[in-house]
Amino acid sequence: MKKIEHIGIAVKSLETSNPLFEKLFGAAPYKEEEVASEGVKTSFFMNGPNKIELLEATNEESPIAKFIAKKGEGIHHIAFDVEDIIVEMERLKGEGFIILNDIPKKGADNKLVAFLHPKTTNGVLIELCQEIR
Ligand SMILES: CC[C@H](C(=O)O)C(=O)SCCNC(=O)CCNC(=O)[C@H](O)C(C)(C)COP(=O)(O)OP(=O)(O)OC[C@H]1O[C@@H](n2cnc3c(N)ncnc32)[C@H](O)[C@@H]1OP(=O)(O)O
Ligand SMILES: [Co+2]
Repeated sequence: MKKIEHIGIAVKSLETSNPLFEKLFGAAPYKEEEVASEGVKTSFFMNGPNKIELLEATNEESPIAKFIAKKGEGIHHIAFDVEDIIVEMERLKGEGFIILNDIPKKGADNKLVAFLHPKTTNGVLIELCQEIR
């Protein structure tokens, strides 16, 4: 894991939050995408080299809906860029981290993704992202 790929922020409504982050970054989202398998729709912003992902739940079962119900809006996860997600998953499993999905899954923004359980990462949900080449 070499660099932060994005920071995920849980929001109740992209319609409300997009304009706020547009003001903050002085730029509109460069992409909006729904990931039905995760029960989310997302907006992506670039702020210099930093990518911010806003996530709104698309159903009540969504991890984002449960997160907001429990903790309110705010930082949801940190995603790291990995060269080879399979190798990294194996390495982290060997180190005792709990990987939430056995095989990488299709994420947003043309990535394969996997998540580490926050109870094994000091309470921070970590996402691994590999560019789909
Ligand atoms: C893939 C599209 C996009 C991308 O970048 O490509 C995304 O990032 S999608 C993001 C949404 N998808 C996910 O988050 C998938 C991984 N998350 C999960 O599998 C669950 O959310 C899980 C397992 C982290 C928690 O689910 P659970 O059903 O167990 O919910 P609980 O409320 O019971 O939580 C258990 C325990 O974990 C704490 N928790 C939950 N979410 C987070 C979080 N984001 N950060 C830190 N801690 C979290 C929660 O507070 C509970 O702790 P406890 O001490 O028991 O209260
Ligand atoms: Co993410």
